[in-house]
Amino acid sequence: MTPDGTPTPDGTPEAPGPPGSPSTPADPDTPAGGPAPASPARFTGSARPYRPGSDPYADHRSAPADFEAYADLADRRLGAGVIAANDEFFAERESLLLPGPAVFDPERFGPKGKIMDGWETRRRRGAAPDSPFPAPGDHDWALVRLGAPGVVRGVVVDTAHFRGNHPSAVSVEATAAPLSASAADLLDEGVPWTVLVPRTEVGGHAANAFAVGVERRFTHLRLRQYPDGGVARLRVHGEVVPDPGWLAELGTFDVVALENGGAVEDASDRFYSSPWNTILPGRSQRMDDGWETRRRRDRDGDWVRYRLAGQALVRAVEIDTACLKGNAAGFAALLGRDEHTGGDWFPITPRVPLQPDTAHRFLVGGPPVTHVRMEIFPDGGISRLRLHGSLTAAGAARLADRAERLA
Ligand SMILES: NC(=O)NC(NC(N)=O)C(=O)[O-]
Repeated sequence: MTPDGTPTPDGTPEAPGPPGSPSTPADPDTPAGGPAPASPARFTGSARPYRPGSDPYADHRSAPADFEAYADLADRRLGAGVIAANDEFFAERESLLLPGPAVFDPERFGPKGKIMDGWETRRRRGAAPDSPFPAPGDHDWALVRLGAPGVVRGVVVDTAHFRGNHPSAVSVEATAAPLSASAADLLDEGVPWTVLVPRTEVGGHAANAFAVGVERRFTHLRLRQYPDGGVARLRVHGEVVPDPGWLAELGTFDVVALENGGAVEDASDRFYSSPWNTILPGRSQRMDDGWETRRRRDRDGDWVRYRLAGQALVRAVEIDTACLKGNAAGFAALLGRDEHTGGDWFPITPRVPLQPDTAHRFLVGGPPVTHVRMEIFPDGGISRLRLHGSLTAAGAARLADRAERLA
């Protein structure tokens, strides 16, 4: 049985020990220090073979984890990439970071075998007829560059559709390097790697979630799978910790942009798409690349509350409804608040009408803010919010302190 009481599909017994505990004492076997976060549900065992004609996701095992409220630092749209892997015989490493769930087409075979949506290595073998099995430490690895440096709060290793060919265990380590580091740089013996997820048994066809309690800023991850197999998707949730020196040189920048340390704290509605999309880089290219709420049938409105990169003076605002045509928000207003003065919300822009598929620019003034609330009426979509401004001296100092503490 799994911790939530559901049976493992093939009856494989659960790994011994409490949820989230390392199941195999092997290298890397020691998580770095830090407060122990709540362990999400664990899945082990291989999942049943795919039943022809059935919905391939019908028996996919997953459970929501608290840390999924943080942005995905391994989002391709933020600039993340899988820069190397030791083997990708059956399926290429890049698929690990594709958006959306992995797809499975039971009829698709290629010259190398079953076409799988994920990263899949060949089967490992022992060295000789009398030792045909992989050695205990044998594994495959992939190196991932995060889209922005940050503190990792949790990792999801989703083995969707890998049934019988999933790894028996995984581990995740992290390091801090220049974002432009090459694979060779990262593979150097001298690179210090910190264990985020110790080698832990995982299930096939399951979103294996691991909370991480390491209070450090990282730029790259190493995912290992033991001894071999396939992983469909890797998600790395966490908080962006920008380079304070870089932001100081920029002077004026988008103080709500995810890459600069802005964040979504809460939103009224996430029905069609995530409010985090509004602070991603670049202009939105598709409707689902923005934030879209369901149709309201009451007399209220929708909203997103943002935490800025730091205390800042906002001077130029852009509210973009790109790719939202029949469903753009009708009107929008921005309010601000400074948590350091404990003040109430005050208007940054009045409620203004919006056009579909259009960028709207406003010059604004007012006192420093740490938080902004975007209100839309009555419902609909906003693709991007840009808040161009500059950190106050106190905001810049706090940011520099934080980066130093997390180094
Ligand atoms: N049926 C399979 O998926 N077999 C093999 N994998 C692929 N992709 O063909 C394997 O080794 O697991």
